[in-house]
Parts: sequence; structure tokens; C-alpha cells
Amino acid sequence: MRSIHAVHPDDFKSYQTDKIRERFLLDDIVQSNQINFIYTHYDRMIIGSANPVDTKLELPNYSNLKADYFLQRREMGIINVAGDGEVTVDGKSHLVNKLDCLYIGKGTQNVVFASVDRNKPAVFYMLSCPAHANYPTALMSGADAVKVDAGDSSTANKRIINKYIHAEGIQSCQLVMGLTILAEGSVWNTMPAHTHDRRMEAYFYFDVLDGQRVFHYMGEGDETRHIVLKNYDAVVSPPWSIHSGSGTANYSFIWGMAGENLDYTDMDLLNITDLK
Ligand SMILES: O=C(O)C(=O)C[C@H](O)C(=O)CO
Ligand SMILES: [Zn+2]
Repeated sequence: MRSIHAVHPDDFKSYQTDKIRERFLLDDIVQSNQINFIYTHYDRMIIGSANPVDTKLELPNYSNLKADYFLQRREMGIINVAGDGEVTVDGKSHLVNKLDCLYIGKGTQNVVFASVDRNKPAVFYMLSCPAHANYPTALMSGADAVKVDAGDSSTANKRIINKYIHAEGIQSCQLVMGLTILAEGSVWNTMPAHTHDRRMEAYFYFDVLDGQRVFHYMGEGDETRHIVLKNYDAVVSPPWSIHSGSGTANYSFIWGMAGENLDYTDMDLLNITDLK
């Protein structure tokens, strides 16, 4: 499993596009009939996907985990962003359809991913972080996620934030996870921008229409940079960085965090007029 290392904000100031992409962008993680993961040294969050098309895929173990099995000391959140899917957890099968979220606790030994229809395969996006205790496996449908109406069409940021794994939702050790859907005509996410020094974050953009892109902004508020992302690209956000995007059309994205607390609202907001 490839690893990426943490970057100091002072070093980041000298980065050009290529280096920002090399250090923070996770592209090509969705590949047919494959499970792909990247180990990040941001709160040891592992980010990846499973895209079973013609075959079932079993969660592998990796030598750099130095564990008997992947989830021996870890928990995992999974959200499906495509066709209907099935995830079997230690022999118990769960239907995980588009926008459904499955949480799997520490100690789970066997996880198998499958698509219901090979012509409309599932794409499971996954986050996994270290866990100290076992919380039960829990499935939440997209309809049951807590919804927050955010933004406004007059500022092109009207969107619905859906929370699944968080302090008042599915219980976890340190994983927080959900997704945000931009309304048609709205393109800005997470503006006003924020940081949270107590948690890292990763964004995974999906339902980005063919031929469209998302400009993803990062960096300290007074030293912002951007990279351009396509459908199914993920990007890591260090605790010192804003994470915000503007698309050339509306889109959706999964956000996920790990770190000091499970409190979604623990954010340090920046004034739009202070951004540079
Ligand atoms: O649209 C938004 O605003 C978000 O979805 C923000 C993310 O949830 C986030 O950054 C949480 O820390
Ligand atoms: Zn955030």
C-alpha cells in the first residue's frame, strides 16, 4: 500500500501545482475489479475504494499494517457512490446502495464487496482509521442521514450536508463521515472556508459530470493554492489547511475526518474577506 507523508505549512508555500498534486491528490483510486488504498500519515487515515464488477473482492491485509488482518486495530466507513452493492461482514450480508453508508468496527476479520448488477457496478469509497474499541457494524441509508441545508443559490453554494458517522449518528472511535450534494446551479462547497486543527480531512469528489472539473482550494487562509480535480479524485487536507471547492458545474463529495474529536461543528471559520 502506497503511503503519503505529512507536509509542514511553511514548506507548502513554495509548492507548485505538480508538487501539490504529488503530495495531496489521490487519483485513479477507482479501478475495475480492484481494491486500492493509500496510507496517509495524517492521523493514519487510510483512503481507498473497491469497484467489484465481474468478481467479488475481499478486503486484503497489507504488510505495512503489521496486523493479522486489516481491521484488527482499525475501524472503517464505506459509502457507495454508484450502482447497487452488497458488503458481507464476517458472513452477514448488507445491501449498500448508492449514498448508503456502512460502518464496520474494529475486530472484523472478513469483508467482501460485490455489485448487484455487473452492468451498473458499485463504487465503494472507504476510510479507515485506528480504533481502540469495537463499535457494532451499522448501516445507514442516504435517506436516514442527518440533513443540514447550507448556503444559498444567490452565493452559488446551496447544498445539503448529510451526516452519517458522527457524535450523534453512527458511533465510532474517531471516524467522522458524510457527504454533501450541491444543488443545480450551485458550485461552491465549504465557503466560508474553515480549518480544524484537531482533525485531518479528506474529500472525494463524485457525480462530477463528464467534461466538468472541481477547483479544490487548500493552504492556510492567507496562502491559498488550488488543484483541479476530476470525478472520483480524492484530496487530503492537513489540519492547518482550508478545504473548499468550486466546480464548473454542480457535483457531490464525501468528506471524512479523524483526529481529536467527533464533533462536526468543531471548526475555525475564516472570513471570506481575509482569504488570500
Ligand atoms: O459543504 C460543506 O460545507 C461541507 O461539506 C464541509 C465538510 O463537511 C467539512 O469540511 C467538515 O469539516
Ligand atoms: Zn472541514
